[in-house]
Amino acid sequence: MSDVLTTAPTTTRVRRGEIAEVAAAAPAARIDIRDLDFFYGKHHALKNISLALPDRQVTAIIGPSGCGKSTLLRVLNRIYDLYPGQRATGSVVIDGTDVLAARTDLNALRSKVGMVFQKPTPFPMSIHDNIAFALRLNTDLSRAEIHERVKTALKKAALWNEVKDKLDASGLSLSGGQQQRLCIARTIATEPDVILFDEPASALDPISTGHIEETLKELREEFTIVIVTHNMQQAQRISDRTAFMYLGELVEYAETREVFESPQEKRTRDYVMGRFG
Ligand SMILES: Nc1ncnc2c1ncn2[C@@H]1O[C@H](COP(=O)(O)OP(=O)(O)OP(=O)(O)O)[C@@H](O)[C@H]1O
Repeated sequence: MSDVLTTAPTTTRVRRGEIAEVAAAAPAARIDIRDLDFFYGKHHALKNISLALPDRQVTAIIGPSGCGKSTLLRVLNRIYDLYPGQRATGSVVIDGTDVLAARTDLNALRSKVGMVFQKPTPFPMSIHDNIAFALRLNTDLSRAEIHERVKTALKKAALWNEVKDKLDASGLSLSGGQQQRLCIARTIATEPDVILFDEPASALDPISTGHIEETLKELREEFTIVIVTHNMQQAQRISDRTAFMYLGELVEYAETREVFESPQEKRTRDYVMGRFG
């Protein structure tokens, strides 16, 4: 299955109007979204989205404010389920399981599909415990195993060298960029397959943003990554594929270079050239 995932999606360009047909013909992907509609009460926020997200690649979701980027991300780990009046129809299949099915185990889903938010959200506890906390709660790992897991997660999040001598210091004592990498480490430590990033660098300075982007490039080797970003340069720097959304619809989805250099749809062209947004 992995060779299908790494080859086929790179040759599939999807434009509005062809979405269902192309998606139906496309081979299986790590995340297969079909005919997805989403409602906040009566507000129809996502309209008939079909999208196949490949394994171990970074997919960027771009589009003007309010087009539904964060909503799409929130469907993938069903976090919207926490809020009354929000509902999704269609299917979102990850490794053979339909995320939207009533019987889906939400705890298992959320440990498989991790999420990093726009603002860093460290807990008011030590750097070590920020990561160890969930492991103590949800696993039978020994103290030594937990410490190893903390260390590995901090290394993968490119934070280890900066914090290895102060693991007992408060997570809140770190800079904003370091706090965000701590949150990435916390997500990695639960060993998800997919990591969702909702504008993870928008609250950070350019140097911290650079660190986060480097981290994301490293993580692509191991995880399926979906990132919402307003920053077009960032989407081009870090993503393999880009989905452009507008008013709740998926307008265009292709390799990032194609979306930015030779978009097929006028709205995509206007957006990536900064004519609106
Ligand atoms: N809790 C909510 N209740 C009602 N409508 C909502 C809610 N959250 C979002 N919406 C609406 O759903 C649509 C999509 O919102 P969403 O936050 O997904 O857009 P976005 O593309 O991520 O925007 P931004 O780039 O500004 O973060 C918008 O019209 C928004 O007003």
